[in-house]
Amino acid sequence: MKLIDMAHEKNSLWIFGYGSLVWKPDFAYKRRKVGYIKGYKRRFWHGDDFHRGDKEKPGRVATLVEDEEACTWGVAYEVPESHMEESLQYLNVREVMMGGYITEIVEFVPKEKSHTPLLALVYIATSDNPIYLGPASDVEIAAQISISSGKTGHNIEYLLRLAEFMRLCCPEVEDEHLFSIEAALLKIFPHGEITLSA
Ligand SMILES: N[C@@H](CCC(=O)N[C@@H](CS)C(=O)NCC(=O)O)C(=O)O
Repeated sequence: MKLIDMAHEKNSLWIFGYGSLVWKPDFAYKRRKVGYIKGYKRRFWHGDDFHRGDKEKPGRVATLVEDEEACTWGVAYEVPESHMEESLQYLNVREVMMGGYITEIVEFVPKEKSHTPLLALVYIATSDNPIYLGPASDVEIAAQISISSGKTGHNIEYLLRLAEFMRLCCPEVEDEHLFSIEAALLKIFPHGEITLSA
């Protein structure tokens, strides 16, 4: 049975976010859970020529890369039946049409041990995507982020908001890829010129 059919049966759909969706879902949901998915690592290997970059200077945003040993922390949002169509339409424009992501179904494991794992929809950009950028060093990724901005803001904000989420909601998790890019970015602005507004 397709996830969407299951969602209609259960009157709700879960959507897992691991990039901008953890701090800017911008769709209706009735509750959220912090947790993780297994078998994927988060990497700043996807290009973005709309939200956080443009055609001349594409930004770098998060995607997931399969890795049996890894897990990625983020937020699962429960969308009620009444808002399912509207939320999926919104995400289709934001993630698929403008962002180049495709959808997959994953098992989400809530951080709360008493909560049971659940199936969720996730948006992933794969390497066959035209604006996929692939691996680069932390310094190269930070340098690209430092000079990119797009329709919804600067690429620096995208990275710092995600790092802020991980520190606030998953303090026990060491995301070396994310924090090493952040450290490289902060070295570009050694006098604290970049800070997140409240
Ligand atoms: N699909 C990932 C990444 C989502 C993401 O960052 N998508 C970009 C599109 S390239 C976006 O929506 N950006 C909005 C923004 O940066 O404000 C997630 O679940 O968070």
